[in-house]
Amino acid sequence: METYPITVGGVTRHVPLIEPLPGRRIPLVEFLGDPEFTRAAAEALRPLVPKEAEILFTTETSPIPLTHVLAEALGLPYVVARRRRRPYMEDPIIQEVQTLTLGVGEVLWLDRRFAEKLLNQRVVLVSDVVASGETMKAMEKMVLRAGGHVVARLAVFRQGTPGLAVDTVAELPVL
Ligand SMILES: Nc1ncnc2[nH]cnc12
Repeated sequence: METYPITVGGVTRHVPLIEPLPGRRIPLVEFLGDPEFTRAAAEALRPLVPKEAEILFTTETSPIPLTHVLAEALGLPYVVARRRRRPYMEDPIIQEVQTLTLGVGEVLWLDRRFAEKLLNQRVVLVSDVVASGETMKAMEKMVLRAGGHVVARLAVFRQGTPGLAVDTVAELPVL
């Protein structure tokens, strides 16, 4: 398997190069199962979190440990939008994502009891990779629908030119 070196906060990983769409190869970022890499990324993002932030908002799956470590360091709560409907969800916020970066159309789901935590809160969006920015846009719509205010959009890696302003700490190539 071909790999590519990615570095954040002085920690390097040689990750698989995947080809989600023909002719477009990208390094696959993965925080799951890698506390050292996750901590380095969270520490790099931490200075970008505005002082007034009250809660973090992320999506399944790889950004979850990242957001958890960041939230713990900041002493803030966080909520996670799911990528599948769960049978126990009541009155969820359901948001379509236009992204095709990973070759799949997607829908984000947020159970109402978690959406309520965003009401009237200053919310920071957290992601692992921002490429088209469509996932971030969908996350922002969910926060607005939940009655929250987005005060920052953060991702560890930027890949290409996202369609909205996102603060990042490292670059990923499209090969
Ligand atoms: N390169 C990447 N690695 C992991 N998740 C992604 N989502 C979008 N681009 C990605």
